[in-house]
Amino acid sequence: MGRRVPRIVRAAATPILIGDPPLLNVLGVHQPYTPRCIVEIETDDGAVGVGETYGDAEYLALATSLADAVVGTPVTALNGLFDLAYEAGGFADDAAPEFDPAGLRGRRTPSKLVRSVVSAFEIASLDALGTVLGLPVHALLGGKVRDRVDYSAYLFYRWAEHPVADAPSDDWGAALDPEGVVAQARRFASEYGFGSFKLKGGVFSPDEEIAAIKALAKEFPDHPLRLDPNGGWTVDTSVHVATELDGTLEYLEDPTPGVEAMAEVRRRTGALLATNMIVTSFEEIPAAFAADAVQVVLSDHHYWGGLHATRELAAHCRTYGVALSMHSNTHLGISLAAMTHVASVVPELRYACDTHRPWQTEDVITTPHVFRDGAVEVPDTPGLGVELDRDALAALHERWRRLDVRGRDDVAAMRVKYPEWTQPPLPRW
Ligand SMILES: O=C([O-])C(=O)C[C@H](O)[C@@H](O)C(=O)[O-]
Ligand SMILES: [Mg+2]
Repeated sequence: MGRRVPRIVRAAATPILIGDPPLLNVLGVHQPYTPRCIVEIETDDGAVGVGETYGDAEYLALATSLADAVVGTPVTALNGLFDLAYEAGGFADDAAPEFDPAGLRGRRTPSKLVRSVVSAFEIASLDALGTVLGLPVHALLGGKVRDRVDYSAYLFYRWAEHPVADAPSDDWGAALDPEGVVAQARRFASEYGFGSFKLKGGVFSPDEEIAAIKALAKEFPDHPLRLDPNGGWTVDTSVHVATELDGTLEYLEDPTPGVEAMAEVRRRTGALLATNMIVTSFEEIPAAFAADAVQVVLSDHHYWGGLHATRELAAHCRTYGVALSMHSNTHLGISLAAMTHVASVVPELRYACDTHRPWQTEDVITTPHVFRDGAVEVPDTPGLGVELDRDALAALHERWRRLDVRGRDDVAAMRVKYPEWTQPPLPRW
């Protein structure tokens, strides 16, 4: 007789608001608080698993419905989660895609919403299953091929403070020019040991951002550098930047919006182009790869649909000779644990992964991860290797109840300081 498969007896999707610094990007600035959704499932043998995903209203609504729908299903029924989510959400995958400005995640489609929500349930299930079996999540994915996962420092132009009272604050200070960016990089290198840097661009004129990258290259000649203006530049501007920074960048991320424009930049410069905006779902792969519009895909297990789906993405990339790196958005330790497990099992993920985590001062796990030499150790303890901090979860949920922030809106946050600010067109420069 085989082992009995545990069934899910309880599932919950809890919205929280986490403090976020005033980080600038092409659309505007991060709000003081950003929503995340924490998923918990419990099995009939008492195992508990946790997952984390975007917490904007439409994600939360689907997560809440899916939490009801998974009760009674086997904790191993991961392949069935997608159909269950479509059913629970009551929609079909036929809506016309549009650009999703929230989080700069490329196109918004029902299937991407489903995948983003399913990812948290898949991870919570793997966490619970790992606990039941006494195995780490990476073992359930076929086993780690590395013991540590390298992360890249995520540099942002930023203000010292949010322009509102009672907002969360930190001691990083402003970074609004090359000196500020280099000072930020120095602190990331000394406190976390990061060995590579990505600068979020699209904030100032391209020449100012070129100057910032050159200043970084001068100060850190051995650190790979990346620049990401989130599609903020025209093809000609992208060609100018790529030419100026030829030999300086590890890769150039989403310089310009759309497959054709990216392909033209590639043709005209030969620059290595990465994306988390034009290839964000399986449907977008054929056209982008055929046009040679992208040479590095930034995986993001949230919107690709979880850890198994990330491995499927890796197989596509391997087949077409496209490299893999990893995207991040404002997140906490549950997501970082999931990122670390999946990055440990994908042999071709050789670039340091992005993470926003050092910018967050709060978490919902009892022992937040430590970055040593820019890396996180892959845990061998059962499940994800994290423990939910229920008091912290309750406090951040209480904040969600108290404050009326139900989505990420960098444009609205910018308008607080600059009332005339409107959503910038992409490309902007
Ligand atoms: O690589 C990216 O495009 C991102 O990390 C998207 C994020 O939304 C980033 O722009 C941010 O946090 O402002
Ligand atoms: Mg990007």
